[in-house]
Amino acid sequence: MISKSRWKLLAMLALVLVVMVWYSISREDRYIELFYFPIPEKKEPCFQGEAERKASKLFGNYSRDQPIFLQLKDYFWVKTPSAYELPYGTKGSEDLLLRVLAITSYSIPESIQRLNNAPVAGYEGDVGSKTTMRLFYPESAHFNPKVENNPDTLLVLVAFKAMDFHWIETILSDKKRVRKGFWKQPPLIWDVNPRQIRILNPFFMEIAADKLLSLPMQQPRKIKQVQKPTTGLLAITLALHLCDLVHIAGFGYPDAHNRKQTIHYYEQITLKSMAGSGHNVSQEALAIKRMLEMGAVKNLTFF
Ligand SMILES: CC(=O)N[C@H]1[C@H]([C@H](O)[C@H](O)CO)O[C@](OP(=O)(O)OC[C@H]2O[C@@H](n3ccc(N)nc3=O)[C@H](O)[C@@H]2O)(C(=O)O)C[C@@H]1O
Ligand SMILES: CO[C@@H]1[C@H](O)[C@@H](O)[C@H](O[C@H]2[C@H](O)[C@@H](NC(C)=O)[C@H](OCc3ccccc3)O[C@@H]2CO)O[C@@H]1CO
Repeated sequence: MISKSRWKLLAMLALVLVVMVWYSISREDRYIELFYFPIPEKKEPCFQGEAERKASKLFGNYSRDQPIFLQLKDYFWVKTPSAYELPYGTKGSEDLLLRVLAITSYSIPESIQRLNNAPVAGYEGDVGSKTTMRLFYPESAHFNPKVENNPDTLLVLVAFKAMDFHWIETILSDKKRVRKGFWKQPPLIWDVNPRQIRILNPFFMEIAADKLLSLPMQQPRKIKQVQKPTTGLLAITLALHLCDLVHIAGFGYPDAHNRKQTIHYYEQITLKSMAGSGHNVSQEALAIKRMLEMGAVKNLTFF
């Protein structure tokens, strides 16, 4: 038999528990503190120009005056000759580009974050909750640009071929869509505000390929698959150019011999799916290791 006072105590405890649960659910941040181990926030000093100094060691003698996004004035008023074709330059794509720049913007945001169609919702603990910039190419564009982005997220087109400029032009000017010329069908209807669109300066692709991976800038036309940096390596290159402190998360591929391990946190595809992608995963891993060792970037996850 449980005595009356014990019942009272149990009832009190149950009440306290109910109030705690109610309070913590009503305040999501408290909920995290009460039911999970809070991750201690490490305050790191951010020295102005720190990443810049490290980047110049990595990139050698390179100009920081380059605009992040392509701008109309450089193609309209003056002709800006480029030594390379896409994805390392704009040679041969100037007319298409001019039309795209006439309908997009080029102002610069304060900071940068994620890329391609990687989801944010549900992974905020690892990837943060605000997407300042999302690097993408037509084939990686989410069919609904509102998903995984904020209303003010900049959607930064990384052009790999002239058709990529053509695609964005047809979308923004509602011209006749072209289906051919893509390795995967990009969206044909894309409900996006042209003010959100930017065109990345191919200079960053050139730096990533040339300085970080030592890839040839001009590859024979008949070659089946052109070697190129991943969007992630490109994003790191851009971040080193833009930011004082660069943290990376989610980089590092599974063991090349482990055919079953998935490569993304959000889907089940494995390394096999990357065959023919034109990326050199082990070369990129070495480049990132070098950046980590010299303290140019800091890793938030396992590499
Ligand atoms: C199957 C395939 O072609 N996958 C490519 C995908 C795919 O085209 C898009 O996701 C489509 O939406 O795109 C890429 O890359 P992806 O979008 O997978 O990844 C972005 C960056 O994260 C790095 N990464 C990814 C997974 C992992 N386990 N470790 C990593 O280090 C990648 O190296 C990359 O730097 C791309 O654009 O670069 C490169 C991938 O090769
Ligand atoms: C940063 O690169 C992006 C992605 O990570 C790559 O996987 C992808 O590679 C594709 C490559 O760009 C395509 N090449 C051309 C010239 O379009 C290649 O095309 C082969 C092909 C052709 C026709 C029909 C199907 C496939 O396909 C690669 C993917 O398998 O490039 C991305 C940037 O576009």
